[in-house]
Amino acid sequence: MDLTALEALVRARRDADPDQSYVARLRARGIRRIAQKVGEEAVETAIAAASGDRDGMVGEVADLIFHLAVLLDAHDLSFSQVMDELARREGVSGLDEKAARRS
Ligand SMILES: N=c1c2ncn([C@@H]3O[C@H](COP(=O)(O)OP(=O)(O)OP(=O)(O)O)[C@@H](O)[C@H]3O)c2ncn1[C@@H]1O[C@H](COP(=O)(O)O)[C@@H](O)[C@H]1O
Repeated sequence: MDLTALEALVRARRDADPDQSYVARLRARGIRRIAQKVGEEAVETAIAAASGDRDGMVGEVADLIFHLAVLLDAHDLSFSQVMDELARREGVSGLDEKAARRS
């Protein structure tokens, strides 16, 4: 599974019956609920990382990426836009970028 396939999967399920589909149910509950789930999965990822739970991290990061896909889809955004933003940043040190923000 790559990010493009994940996006297609989410798009295919978003208008399904909420009784039959987690994606459709989450979508029906609205942006705030989707955003809350992203926050929860991010915290669960951080907890797994902080406790050195490498296997747990794989599952939590999967949950996080899945919920990010639902969140992006709900805003008509795509992972390719995120990747374009990362490409734009390529070659600029994070430390230099941070310093430029201060000046
Ligand atoms: N990759 C996923 C995926 N990852 C996580 N989840 C669901 O995300 C939910 C949230 O996980 P939590 O640990 O927070 O569980 P929870 O406390 O029961 O959740 P809430 O009650 O708080 O919503 C669980 O129900 C997981 O099953 C996923 N649900 C679906 N997919 C993919 O989406 C496809 C379509 O799914 P449906 O829309 O359900 O058909 C599936 O075939 C999968 O490929």
